[in-house]
Amino acid sequence: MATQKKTLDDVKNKSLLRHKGLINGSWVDSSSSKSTFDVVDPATLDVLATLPEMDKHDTALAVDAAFEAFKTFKKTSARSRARLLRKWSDLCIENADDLALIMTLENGKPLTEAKGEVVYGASFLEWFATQAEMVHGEVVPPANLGQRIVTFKQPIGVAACLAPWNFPIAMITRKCGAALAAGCTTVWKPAGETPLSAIAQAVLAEQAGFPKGTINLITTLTTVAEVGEELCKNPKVHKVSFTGSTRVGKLLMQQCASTLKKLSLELGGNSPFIVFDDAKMDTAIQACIMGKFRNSGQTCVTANRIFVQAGIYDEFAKQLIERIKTLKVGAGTEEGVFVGPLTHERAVEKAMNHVEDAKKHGGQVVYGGKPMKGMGKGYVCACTVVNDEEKAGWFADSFVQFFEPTVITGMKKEMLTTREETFAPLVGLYKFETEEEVIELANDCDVGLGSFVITENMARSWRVAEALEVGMVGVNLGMLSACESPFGGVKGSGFGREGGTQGIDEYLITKSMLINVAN
Ligand SMILES: NC(=O)c1ccc[n+]([C@@H]2O[C@H](COP(=O)([O-])OP(=O)(O)OC[C@H]3O[C@@H](n4cnc5c(N)ncnc54)[C@H](O)[C@@H]3O)[C@@H](O)[C@H]2O)c1
Ligand SMILES: O=CCCC(=O)O
Repeated sequence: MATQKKTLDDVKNKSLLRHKGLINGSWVDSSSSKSTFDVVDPATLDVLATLPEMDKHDTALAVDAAFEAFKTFKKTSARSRARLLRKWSDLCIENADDLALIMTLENGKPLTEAKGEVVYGASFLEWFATQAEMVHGEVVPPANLGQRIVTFKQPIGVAACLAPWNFPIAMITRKCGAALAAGCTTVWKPAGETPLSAIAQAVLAEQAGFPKGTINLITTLTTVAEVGEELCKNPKVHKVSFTGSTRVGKLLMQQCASTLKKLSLELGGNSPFIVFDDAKMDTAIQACIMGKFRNSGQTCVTANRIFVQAGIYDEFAKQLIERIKTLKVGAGTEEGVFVGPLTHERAVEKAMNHVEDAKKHGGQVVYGGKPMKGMGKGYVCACTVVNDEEKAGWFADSFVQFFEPTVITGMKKEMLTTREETFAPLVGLYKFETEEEVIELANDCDVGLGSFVITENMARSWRVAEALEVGMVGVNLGMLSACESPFGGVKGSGFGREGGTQGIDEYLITKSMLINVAN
């Protein structure tokens, strides 16, 4: 399969391509280390850029800058911050093609999808521009008539925003848009795999007029543990917001304990996708394709356990496979591609482990099941994670970061995929008989982020939505993304909500004032 090669040279607005960190309004290398790291295109393994590996000293400087900037930024009017956010949003839309290309090159997702994320990311800026002016306190009726009680809200302080590699723009704007709307100043820590999209966002935010020090950005890949620890332990930071794995979320929470920071954690999911016998088949298939294959299965709300009621199980499997056969797999820059590469080579190994484990427990791989044969011919195989002979067999003649869209039937409770998200384009089909049974199966899980219910029975959709132990339920659709809808989870998926009217509250404190009116 030929790859239509695009590079960062195709980005028209070259000002978006700063290969440095941002501290106090200056684009800088590390002040204490000469180390660098490469940002790599997962479709070709080409090096896209080399960035400074910043460390805890740089992080402390970024925090100092944000801390100083907070002293004046917190006094700005909500309307002036709203204007800055709107300007930033407009610049994102003006630069949408360039931003999408940068994202596709570093993350792998298809260009059309990347453009969709640019628009989705910009929507958070517009949304929080509106929300900035809606922040208000209340007048509380006092029990003691000699007093009057009012509350008002204030920005919490410096916010550290740690964003993942799967949504390199939207997770930045969802966090930082809310923080800046509230009047907080920010230190951004994008994932080391996809820092270029965040850097481009910081450039546009500067152009929109955000004052120096309000936005600082640390570039890090292998120093991420010390950078994360500094952000969590530095007493000048008052809020940490993280999207990523549950493993890292738990670590950050421990590190934040010493300074008792306010925390938002949007962590791993294991979304149940439940198709009832009464579902419209077209709706179910379309929702499953979006819920599973968006970003090659690498979204925190990816449909991970596909429960199908017995009456339509076989027909659903048949039609789903027919549809999956039409999905083009390839480099995200190639015309018509729907499924891009996985962002990490370690993601392929995880997917392969899930396939092997399902087979061992009696699952039938009815479509796909391996890294793509013949993909990326001419490119060096990146298969360094594979070090035993059996596994090496999986990757023979393959380009490891592309995984075949895969369907496995006969999924069972004891399989690995039941307990942890695969984060790859793998559909595992579980058969169920009754509503009660599927609710129990869906809730038998230590995380609870997204979920999907496909049914034409409105009463059932309410019953099931109320019974599921999750933060979000999609009914007859396969996506949960809307800036005006609160996003977040329960159980091991973390806490706090992003977007919605709740999103800005995560960056505010409520202060109460009690006034003596008796004399
Ligand atoms: N909720 C999400 O959107 C999301 C995003 C990425 C990964 N995941 C889940 O995690 C699994 C593994 O992905 P991974 O290999 O990237 O996960 P990981 O646990 O290695 O890293 C996750 C994120 O945390 C950051 N990180 C790592 N160590 C850190 C530290 N000590 N301090 C601060 N930040 C740190 C990384 O930069 C990355 O962005 C995936 O398969 C998926 O299940 C979820
Ligand atoms: O993966 C996390 C975010 C996904 C989304 O906002 O749709």
